[in-house]
Amino acid sequence: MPNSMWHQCLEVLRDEFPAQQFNTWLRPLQSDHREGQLLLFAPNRFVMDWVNEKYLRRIEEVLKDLNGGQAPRVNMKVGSAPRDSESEPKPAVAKEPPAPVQEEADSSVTDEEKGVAVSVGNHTAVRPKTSNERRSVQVEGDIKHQSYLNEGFTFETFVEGKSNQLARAASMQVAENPGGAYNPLFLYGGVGLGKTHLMHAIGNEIVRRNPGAKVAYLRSERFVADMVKALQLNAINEFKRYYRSVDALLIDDIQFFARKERSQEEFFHTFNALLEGGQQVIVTCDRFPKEIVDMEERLKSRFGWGLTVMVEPPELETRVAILMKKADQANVKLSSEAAFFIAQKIRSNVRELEGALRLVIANAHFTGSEITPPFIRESLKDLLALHEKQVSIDNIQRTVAEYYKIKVADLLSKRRTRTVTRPRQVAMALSKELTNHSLPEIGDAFGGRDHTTVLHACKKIVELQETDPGIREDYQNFMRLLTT
Ligand SMILES: Nc1ncnc2c1ncn2[C@@H]1O[C@H](COP(=O)(O)OP(=O)(O)OP(=O)(O)O)[C@@H](O)[C@H]1O
Repeated sequence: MPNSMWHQCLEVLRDEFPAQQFNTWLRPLQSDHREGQLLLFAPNRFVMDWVNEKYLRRIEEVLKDLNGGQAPRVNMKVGSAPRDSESEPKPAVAKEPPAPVQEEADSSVTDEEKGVAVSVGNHTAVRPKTSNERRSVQVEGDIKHQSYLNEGFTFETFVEGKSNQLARAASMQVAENPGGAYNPLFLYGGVGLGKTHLMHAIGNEIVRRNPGAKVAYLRSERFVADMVKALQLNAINEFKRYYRSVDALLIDDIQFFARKERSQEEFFHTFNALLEGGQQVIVTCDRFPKEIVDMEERLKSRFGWGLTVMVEPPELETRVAILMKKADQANVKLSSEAAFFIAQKIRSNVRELEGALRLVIANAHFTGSEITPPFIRESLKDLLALHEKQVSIDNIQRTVAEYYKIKVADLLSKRRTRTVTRPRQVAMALSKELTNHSLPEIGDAFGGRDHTTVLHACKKIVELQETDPGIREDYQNFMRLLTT
């Protein structure tokens, strides 16, 4: 059984499982086939245990089918496939053998500079500082100033739902065991879905468990700005030393590193030094590592060394739970009817949901009114009007997925089961009817499909509306949901 069979097996599994599951658990596996045995390599123990428990039986069945009915021997191991394995094409989140980066990373730090002792948490100096030390304090002081965690973003204030369960579980594991098996932790997903919240929750939990821990949180633009400043001040070694001295480095919205070659280079070395030192790295991004444009391949590949988890848009029940929690935190009584009403109207992301709630609460305080659905409708009039005018493909996908109780990722995936293809066609037809996007743009937004597929979907849905009352009703419901 050649290794290529593993890639055929992956293709089958890709169609069977939602993209999030496939990307998180199956895609990172590497294969090596020797002496009638297929060895699968997982990047870490978490992935290995999970695959063993949830997917191995299915993997064996698919391989048996592909192998003419003969059951192969499959074993799993943590690590990477040997260099000489025929494992082609390379998986998206392959684990490369560690490069000798430590030496390279530290080569520019001279002995004299290594000897400069500046504690970030405690700036007391007992003798006049040298110019080097003054620079250190300035650079590190600036960095520390930017690194505070938001104390309100904790696990307690984070509402768990189907859409974020895995991300929350992985974050909790990392908080309990920083620098352990899931390093780096890469959280990705659309805007305003709670990635930053989870990242701070990990940082806060690390500090709660170990008050002496040094946790640095910053947005990636800040890392770039600090680095530029350090270069201008001729203090790049202090910059390096600071970032390599933390117990956990939390970098938010890594996609802004795109095209910043020098920052990517610097971050790459920092990243390696931290991983080798057993310090935790957590990164958030708006997309899967492989899909980040203008980012060095070696950096993208390294992001996949630990654990990559997606945060999905919350479904209706979670949106209601979030609203109830936020109202509770603001000491405001919100009926479940009112929460439900807002959650049905605002589907885009949690940030918008929070904004809408704030507006309703402020209006209620101001007018002394009770928060009822008619009052909410009036309070959110402008916001809802704006939403109604801006029907986006994104919005259509969320609405359709929610309606048919499938995931947005399913609509974008290659799965061809009936439960997914029909909703996908409906969503494509609605995108054509309600937005100004072209057929190729719509195809792109549905997992990179060809424009002819979109055209076919539009025709099919027109046809079905004539012959299938169920589809006609669904379609009318969508038109109402999306435009009123
Ligand atoms: N599950 C949740 N429970 C409670 N609050 C949440 C949840 N998800 C998101 N939020 C809240 O929504 C707001 C936006 O979340 P956050 O800033 O973490 O999003 P993000 O995914 O990092 O977005 P961006 O990519 O734009 O940075 C925050 O105020 C956060 O507290």
